[in-house]
Amino acid sequence: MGKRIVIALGGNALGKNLPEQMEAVQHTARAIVDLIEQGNEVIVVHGNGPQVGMIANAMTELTRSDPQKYIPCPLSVCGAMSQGYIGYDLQNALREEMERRGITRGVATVLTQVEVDPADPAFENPTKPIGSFMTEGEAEQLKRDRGYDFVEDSGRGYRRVVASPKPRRIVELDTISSLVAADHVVIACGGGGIPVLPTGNHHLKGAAAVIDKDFAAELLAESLDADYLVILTAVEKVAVNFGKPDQQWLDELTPETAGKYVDEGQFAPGSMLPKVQAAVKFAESKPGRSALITLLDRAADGIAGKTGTIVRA
Ligand SMILES: Nc1ncnc2c1ncn2[C@@H]1O[C@H](COP(=O)(O)OP(=O)(O)O)[C@@H](O)[C@H]1O
Ligand SMILES: NC(=O)OP(=O)(O)O
Repeated sequence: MGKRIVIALGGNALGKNLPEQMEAVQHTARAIVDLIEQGNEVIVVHGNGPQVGMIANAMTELTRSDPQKYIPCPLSVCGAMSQGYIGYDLQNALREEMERRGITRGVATVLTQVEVDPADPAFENPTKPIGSFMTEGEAEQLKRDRGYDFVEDSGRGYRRVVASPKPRRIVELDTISSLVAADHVVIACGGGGIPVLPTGNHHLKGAAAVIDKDFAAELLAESLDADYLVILTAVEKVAVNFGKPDQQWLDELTPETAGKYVDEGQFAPGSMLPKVQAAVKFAESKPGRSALITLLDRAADGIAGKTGTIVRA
């Protein structure tokens, strides 16, 4: 029987520029439509780390080129722009792939806002890597020039880090729910959602942050009563001692073993840690729910229990 699956798609799997993204989404669409063809209901949440960093950088360069003419663009608006252009490519790739296979389903991107807590301690401690990977020297230069914070990202280079508060409420949840109930393929909470703060008078104020899409996908999966949370990234399995000679790939994780590894610092903050934490939260949220962390190409095999790291209580 088909399952309701929320897929969290890594921003790093979407390519580093527009042509790369165009190609990547075609590949992504084939893997997602395979799951739809097998009778599953699929809701897609995508990342935006590289993309929102690129947009923020471009907007900052514009302002620096002529501060009288171009006023600074808030990070929340950069997030909204990233949802728009990634959704545009993904939506088209999914529509084309479904049409090719004779599947008559609507596909829609919902521009999604996600409420965060203004008192979230994450605002004081930036952990979310965005933008491109740099050398240590380039990062130091930008830190001096612009005051950005940087972190070394899982052995891949240095990246700017921004605040990443936890998602509390998906503002457009009813709209997403209605589209899913009407059998449409929905792309929502892109980039973790546009972070917004309640103001108490109906207005939602954009926050200078990037929400982790794994946590947003988890919240969406719980809210839509999904069976499965599938986190697709650049590794086939979660590892302990990642990148070390005694690295060991894990087929399965329980909340208890995951907790032990988290305490040992096995999972990098801003990359593997949120995935494991989101997977555990979903697996613990209701009996029968499980989460999978694997490579995009292995999604169908992972759901069939053949690969990936499965997280279940
Ligand atoms: N313990 C670990 N096991 C597997 N991968 C890890 C681990 N710790 C860090 N990583 C890194 O985390 C990356 C996934 O995070 P990231 O690239 O930020 O995700 P996303 O796909 O959401 O963009 C992997 O490609 C790997 O380089
Ligand atoms: N917003 C977000 O989590 O993006 P990545 O998946 O690119 O890290």
